[in-house]
Amino acid sequence: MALARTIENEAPVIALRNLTVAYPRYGGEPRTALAGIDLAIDAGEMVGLVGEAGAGKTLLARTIMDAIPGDGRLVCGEMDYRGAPISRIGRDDSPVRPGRDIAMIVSNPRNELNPVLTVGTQITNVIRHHLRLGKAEARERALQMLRAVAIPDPERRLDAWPHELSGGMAQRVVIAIALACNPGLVISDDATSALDVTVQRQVLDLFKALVEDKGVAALLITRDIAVTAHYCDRIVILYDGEVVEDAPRKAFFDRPHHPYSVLLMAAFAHSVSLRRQWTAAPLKTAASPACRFAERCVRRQPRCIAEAPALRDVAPGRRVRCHFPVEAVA
Ligand SMILES: Nc1ncnc2c1ncn2[C@@H]1O[C@H](COP(=O)(O)OP(=O)(O)OP(=O)(O)O)[C@@H](O)[C@H]1O
Repeated sequence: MALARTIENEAPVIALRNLTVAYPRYGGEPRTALAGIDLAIDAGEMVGLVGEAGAGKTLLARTIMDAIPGDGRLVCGEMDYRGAPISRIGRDDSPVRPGRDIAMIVSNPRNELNPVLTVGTQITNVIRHHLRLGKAEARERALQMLRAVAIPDPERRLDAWPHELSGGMAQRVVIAIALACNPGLVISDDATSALDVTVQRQVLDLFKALVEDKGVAALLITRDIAVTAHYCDRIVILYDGEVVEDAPRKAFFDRPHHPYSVLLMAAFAHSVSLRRQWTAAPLKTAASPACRFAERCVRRQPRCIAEAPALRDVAPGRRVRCHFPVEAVA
């Protein structure tokens, strides 16, 4: 459990505190797209970040990488890498480099690979740039990485071109590049969603094994809660830019506490009746409710309209942002 382990011994690989990002709005107040995100991930821990489209998953990943898209602005927040505060990663004075210490894998591997460079050149370029190795050493390391991601005939693949690879193979190469410099944190942003189910499973199995083997902290971003049920140690649910629940996997799937988590589980279980039971009638009020989920919440009460709930501890290693968390789902 991330928080408990952190207190007992070493610092988490990454710790975010109160990370808040806003976008300007024409003629109005800026829109807070990420609101006070607190999140810590330990070495060897895989955290699943789940939320619907527009919840802020990619924005969170890009904020960690110091690459906020568009005219978004980091309003406040702090970030520690292995216990040391870092203002922004990737700046000249920062000891933390994107691509070396924090790597990201995205869903379209072919877009990540340069079509006019061989696989070997692309991996060795990254290794030589970040680890300052010589040509022969870098090539040897590239070969090791292709072996690690279980690419058949790795010597030959070093000289292959990206267009010669299948989607699954290309994703393995991208994972090899991401892990080549021993990063502390790897973020997978919906990285396997474009692959067919069997290949997706193989790539996720491999990713999980590498995370455990190398003791890397991993953030697995997905809209598919089923994926996190198989692969993640902890589940974090994001709704409209806020963490609404953060729980160890088993505790979460045994009993989700936030009403939105229950809705996600209903979708996961393909349960029409559960879904209907947890879908709210429209809220008849002109004012925006203080709780961001209140409009869709079947459990809302006047307090939810008046007072924003804080993310609070409800059990060791378990937090929920709700005035009236769910005790048990019928
Ligand atoms: N370039 C941008 N310009 C303006 N607003 C943006 C921009 N990028 C993100 N946002 C804001 O951040 C919110 C979250 O977007 P984000 O892409 O992180 O969602 P997501 O959870 O990753 O969704 P998806 O699963 O569809 O990728 C958006 O609803 C939008 O308000």
